[in-house]
Amino acid sequence: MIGRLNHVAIVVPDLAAASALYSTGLGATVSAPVDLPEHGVTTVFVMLPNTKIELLHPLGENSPIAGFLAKNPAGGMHHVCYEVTDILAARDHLKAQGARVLGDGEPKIGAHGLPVLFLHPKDFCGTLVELEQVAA
Ligand SMILES: CC[C@@H](C(=O)O)C(=O)SCCNC(=O)CCNC(=O)[C@H](O)C(C)(C)COP(=O)(O)OP(=O)(O)OC[C@H]1O[C@@H](n2cnc3c(N)ncnc32)[C@H](O)[C@@H]1OP(=O)(O)O
Ligand SMILES: [Co+2]
Repeated sequence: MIGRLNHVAIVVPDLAAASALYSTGLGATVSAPVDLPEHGVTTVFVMLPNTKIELLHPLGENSPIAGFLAKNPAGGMHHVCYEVTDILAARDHLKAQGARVLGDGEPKIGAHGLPVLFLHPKDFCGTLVELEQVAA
């Protein structure tokens, strides 16, 4: 069911410093920051040959990553995102097996303009999982 690894997300306390670390330090191509108020985050994407790194910083008062940053003030790895070609079929399959889909269970439009869903970390080996629907 899951396809390629779309991105690995890292929550960071300072987006500018993290961007510089990846661009100047590691020599990667790094996007400009983009605010996504519907998700409560600001994102920067680091482009790698085989996947992406999503640098995340909380945005607004009810950010879903605020608690994570409070527990991990230096930042840390937050989620992995796998591609699926039918997100509703994937959701229903996972729910039928007892996995908890976060939020209201309906996909939101994610950072790439495509539908995304999140699965509870306690149901996936302690790792928060994002699914992103891509073209078949
Ligand atoms: C940019 C858009 C989009 C994209 O297109 O890429 C994004 O990536 S948006 C990214 C931000 N959005 C989300 O993360 C949405 C889904 N997340 C959530 O709903 C919450 O973050 C959460 C997963 C329910 C956690 O909520 P929180 O309030 O921080 O913690 P809890 O106390 O409820 O946590 C329960 C339990 O789970 C552990 N935990 C929390 N976060 C993680 C994590 N990222 N990885 C692994 N484990 C995590 C937490 O430590 C608690 O464990 P115990 O202490 O053992 O109970
Ligand atoms: Co993500």
